[in-house]
Amino acid sequence: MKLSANLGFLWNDRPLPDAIRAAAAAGFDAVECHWPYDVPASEVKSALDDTGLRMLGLNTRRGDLSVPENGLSALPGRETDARAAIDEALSYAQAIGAGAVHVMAGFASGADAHAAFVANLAYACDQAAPLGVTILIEPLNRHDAPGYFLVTTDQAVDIIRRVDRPNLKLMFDCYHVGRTEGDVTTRLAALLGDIGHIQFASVPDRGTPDHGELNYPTVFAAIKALGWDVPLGAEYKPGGPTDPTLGWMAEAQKI
Ligand SMILES: O=C(O)[C@@H](O)C(=O)CO
Ligand SMILES: [Mg+2]
Repeated sequence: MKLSANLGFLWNDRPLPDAIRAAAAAGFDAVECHWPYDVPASEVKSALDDTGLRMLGLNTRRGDLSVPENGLSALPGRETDARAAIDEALSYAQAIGAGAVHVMAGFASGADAHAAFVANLAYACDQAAPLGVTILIEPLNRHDAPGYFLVTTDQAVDIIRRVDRPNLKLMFDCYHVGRTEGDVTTRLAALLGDIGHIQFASVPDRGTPDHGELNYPTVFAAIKALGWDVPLGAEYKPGGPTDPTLGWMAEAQKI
């Protein structure tokens, strides 16, 4: 399998351009990140150009972390802020050639939140389409993000149907699905047409993929058998320096 280093967690002890270079040196095929906004896009672009890696995706800003907020797009009454965050993410994505923006929903519930999320996602998709950018939504597990609006893949697919835009896709994070829903390989196969990106980490501790409840060599082989060839996002917490945690890569790359 091809692999993408999620620099929100891997090498997050160094500036993003240095993390991109570290990912290239370690043999990753691509990178992805969470919130790159403190780093000028030109510096990220230089590192991507130097290494030949593509930034697959980035997230919209979460909002006010002191509240805390975890995204704005499902917050009724916050449409102006949500759309500013979407515009900012799309502009940054365009500047660095990133292919996707994960629009974060936020802590919310109920019909008004659903309506706000659908409307803001339609806006995001319509702004992103001329740029060739995919919009992603990602269910987060209720243990790590209690109160987050988007929890299950069924909920995500329902929203994707309602928004009804070809560039809206599901970010299938095997870690979150493993913690909330289980049945990971069956769900991957069933949802394949709606999936825009796949991420992984051990369940339940979000560490390296060579331990835990999910057998990742089996999961990766199942993903390969589905014909998926986009780099898979390694989004695990290394718990210290990243390089010593990469022992799982060689086997994954052989699949
Ligand atoms: O799984 C995650 O936490 C990330 O993919 C993300 O984008 C939200 O923080
Ligand atoms: Mg994820």
